[in-house]
Amino acid sequence: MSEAAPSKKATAPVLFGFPSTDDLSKSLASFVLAAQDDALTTKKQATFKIAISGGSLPKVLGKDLIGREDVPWDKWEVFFADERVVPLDHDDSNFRLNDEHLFSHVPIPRQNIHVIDTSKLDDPEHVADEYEKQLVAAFVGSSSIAFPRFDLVLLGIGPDGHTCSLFPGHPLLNEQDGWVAWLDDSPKPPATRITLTYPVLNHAHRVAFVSTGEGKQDVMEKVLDHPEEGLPSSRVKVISPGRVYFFSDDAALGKVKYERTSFDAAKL
Ligand SMILES: O=C(O)[C@H](O)[C@@H](O)[C@H](O)[C@H](O)COP(=O)(O)O
Repeated sequence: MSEAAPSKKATAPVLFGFPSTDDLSKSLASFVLAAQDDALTTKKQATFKIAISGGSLPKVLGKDLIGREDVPWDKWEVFFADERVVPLDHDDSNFRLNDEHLFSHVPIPRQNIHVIDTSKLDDPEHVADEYEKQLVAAFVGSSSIAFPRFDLVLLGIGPDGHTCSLFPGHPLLNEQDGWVAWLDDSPKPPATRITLTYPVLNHAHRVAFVSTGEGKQDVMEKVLDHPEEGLPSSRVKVISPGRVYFFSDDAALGKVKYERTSFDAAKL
């Protein structure tokens, strides 16, 4: 795949605020489908490539996407922005969580959902390497690329400001070369995980953070109003013309001064 060289500049994040999680879910579904249309109709790609995290996100995401019959689900190609190194049917699995809230309700072909190789779960480096190979197979065409460009990456924000499995003060925050990294000292259990790296997040066409609830007020204020503090979520700086978006409810934005943009699906 030959890629236009993106400029190194990042554009300011766009903040969408909603009175309730239900309102957020509706607009998030429109946003995801606009990204899908951009990939399939405008860019005429064979698949819409999306990466999804765990946490509270899958439930909010699935709510208004399930039941949509106008979606070409067979053209979705799904990756995990981060995954816990556990069996796929384990309670901690992000695949299992997303399966419960979305995949089991829509006809995405199973082979288009890129799960981790569970044959050597005691070897997270192997799991990360094998996952990176899946990305290479999906993104690398006739010419080499430095980093894959997801059409959309959907992320959550932890109360400590982590995103994906990129935690405050962790050496993985400095990873510049790899596409998929592993860690066995995650402060949020379970300890052993794989994660996309910053260069991969920053090469995406769009990254959207979804963060809801009063418990996120302090971290949202830090991430949006004080990016200079350098929390992991603030360090996602998508290279222009890509962009970072925040989808939050009023409860999470109680202390935030950052300017909101009103959501208009027609202008995405
Ligand atoms: O697998 C994980 O642990 C997640 O991918 C993680 O990065 C999550 O998105 C945040 O911890 C926010 O989680 P909540 O939305 O549940 O607060």
